[in-house]
Amino acid sequence: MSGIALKNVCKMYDGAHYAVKDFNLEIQDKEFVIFVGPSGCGKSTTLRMIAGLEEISDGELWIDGELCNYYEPGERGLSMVFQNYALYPNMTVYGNLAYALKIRKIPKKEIDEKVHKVAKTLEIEHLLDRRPAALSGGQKQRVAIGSAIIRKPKAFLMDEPLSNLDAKLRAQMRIELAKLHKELETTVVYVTHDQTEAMTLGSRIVVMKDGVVQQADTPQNVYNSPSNLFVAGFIGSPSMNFLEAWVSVEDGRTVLYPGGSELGKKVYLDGERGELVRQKENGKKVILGIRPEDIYEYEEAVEKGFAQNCQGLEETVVTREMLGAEVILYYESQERTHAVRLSPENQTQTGEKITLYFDTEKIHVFDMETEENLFYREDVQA
Ligand SMILES: Nc1ncnc2c1ncn2[C@@H]1O[C@H](COP(=O)(O)OP(=O)(O)OP(=O)(O)O)[C@@H](O)[C@H]1O
Repeated sequence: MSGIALKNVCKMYDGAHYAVKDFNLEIQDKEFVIFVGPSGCGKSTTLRMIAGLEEISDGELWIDGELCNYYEPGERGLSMVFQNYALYPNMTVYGNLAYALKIRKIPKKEIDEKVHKVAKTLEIEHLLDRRPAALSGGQKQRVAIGSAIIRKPKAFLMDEPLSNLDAKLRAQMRIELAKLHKELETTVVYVTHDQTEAMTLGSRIVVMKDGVVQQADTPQNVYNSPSNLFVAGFIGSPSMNFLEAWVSVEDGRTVLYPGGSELGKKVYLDGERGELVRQKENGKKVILGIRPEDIYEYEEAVEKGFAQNCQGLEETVVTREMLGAEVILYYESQERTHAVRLSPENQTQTGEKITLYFDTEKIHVFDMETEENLFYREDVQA
């Protein structure tokens, strides 16, 4: 059992500036938890507080049921993998892998068996005699991961371990890390600013902004039911489209007018969602959010049965991105760039007009002041 719990953990620098504020999280045994957020949001600081490399200003850190705030890093039973690999340059790969075991005075034969086993798992057996300088970035990273694995820690802490690799290798290592996590069945706490990495690797992701946790949930729930405007915009690529819209009620139905009623474009919200928006926002301006894959052309909107809930918005395509399996069209609206993800058969070219329909069941509505998602429910299971 290797659970880690953070209770109201804070980090303050210079007695005034909170780098992390009231961080609460219970990490279960064998979970793969990812801290994600923009630069400076406090993810590394939180990880370093867990590792014991940074003092905790306030709050409690529990590892395996023990209060660990004042434990030295070495007493916490955790292994950290850094972005810059942190290998000993004068030792061979074998020496790097064996180092932690040598210090523990483990018999040579046992060390040898363990080094070979880890090297085999990571497919670096043929590199055991080389020094780090003679390795590629990906190989160095494998050695760094290997030297963490060999210690059999209670949990791995990883700070942007793939960020020095090129895109292709990063994608490959991502798959391998996921496999490794399954094989080793250990808890992993992982920091990244890359939302794709977070979505594909994490069993749970913790989205942070300005030192504060915005949402902690499965990748799917964070994607389908973001708690607020920040999370909605941060997770997803291309990101969710946002439009200011006015709320009114007509003939008993809740209507959103993107860009104001003078444009005359209506989007109807029915059922519970319509009721909620009407209760909280009638007569007010809100932010309407819609993901690029939830926007369609007329025929498909008819086929899917929501064409009558939404009037088509005529837009001019400013960029066309053909990605093979899909085509992304970009258009400008309300001084922002918006994206729509369509099938690759779509032939609309840059400069041409296209009329778009929103899947009204997939619309998110955010309060203008609090930026909270009106439809967010913590218990939603996608
Ligand atoms: N030693 C320090 N003294 C003062 N402020 C610090 C110190 N270390 C970090 N900070 C501040 O704390 C905040 C959080 O930093 P942190 O490194 O945790 O962010 P991060 O989310 O990991 O960012 P990045 O992705 O850029 O590494 C930032 O505003 C940073 O400037």
